[in-house]
Amino acid sequence: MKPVIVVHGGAGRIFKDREEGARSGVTTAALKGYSILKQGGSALDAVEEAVTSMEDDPHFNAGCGSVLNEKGEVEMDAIIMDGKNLASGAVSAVKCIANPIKLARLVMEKTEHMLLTDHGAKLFAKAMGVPEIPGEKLITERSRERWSKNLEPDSNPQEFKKDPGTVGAVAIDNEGNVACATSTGGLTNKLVGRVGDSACIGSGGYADNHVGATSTTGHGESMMKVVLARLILYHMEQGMSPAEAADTALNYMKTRVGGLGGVIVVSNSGDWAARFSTKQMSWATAKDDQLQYGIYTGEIHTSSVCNSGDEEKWTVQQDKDLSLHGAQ
Ligand SMILES: COC(=O)C[C@H](N)C(=O)O
Repeated sequence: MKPVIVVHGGAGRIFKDREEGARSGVTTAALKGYSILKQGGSALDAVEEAVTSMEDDPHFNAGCGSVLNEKGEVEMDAIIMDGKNLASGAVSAVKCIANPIKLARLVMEKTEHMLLTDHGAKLFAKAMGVPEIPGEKLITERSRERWSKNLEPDSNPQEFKKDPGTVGAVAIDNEGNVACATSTGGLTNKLVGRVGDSACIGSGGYADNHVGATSTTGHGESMMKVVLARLILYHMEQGMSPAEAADTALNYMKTRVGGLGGVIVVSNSGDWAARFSTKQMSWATAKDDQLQYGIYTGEIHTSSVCNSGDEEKWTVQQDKDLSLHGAQ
């Protein structure tokens, strides 16, 4: 099986000042994951690496750069899932750690449980030797400014036009295993203790080798109502392509509960899709030694990528830019 990775950096409105950062953040993350896959690494390692890269990037609402809750604090949700055996791990409302996706993976691999929250997640992180960092380290000037301006929570599904920037990744490795990972700071000015879709199996992500994998982004409460990630895989089980399944599920969420969002999908045969009902979603994919990425509907840039020889790192081959715009 040829390896494929697809990543997203959040659906919604991407403000001009974040466009460039979002583009380079998703392409960097996709290439980091792709390097792992090309070296024979697992889909699980690839999605964890891609999401970690975006958690560390202050342009996204995950890890450093997370939005703030009503009290001005960062509380993060994350999930990871292995399509081989349907194992998954998640954390919700976690504070003061750099990479919630790594803690989610530890929940999956080191406990009998699937989701740890708040205080319990903190105790578990400590037991696992995950370093606690000052909450301030996760807060950017931008998130502080948005919090102070925006006293109403971003909670109206119809008004889901803000600039949220949740991150996610899906991949298939050369053994045909699929995986997904999603991580977020949630919604600006959310209530303390609010848990969104990104920690919930079937809503924020799902992976099953029998079908494929998906990671979602958008208005969390709407996505939980329709169990968006699993709904997409259900449509694929019924014979739809990843793009048809994604569009059908997003359209259902819009008409049934008025919610907007975006999704990335990879099927167990390596077909992929990045679709959204919001105005924008930053996404990138690497497959067949080509990198594709975009932000607006119908925008696709294509570049070839090559192995730079430096620790098997995959980078864009500047002299072979195959850039194009076209319908997705
Ligand atoms: C783009 O924004 C998001 O994806 C937010 C996330 N789904 C949540 O509701 O927590």
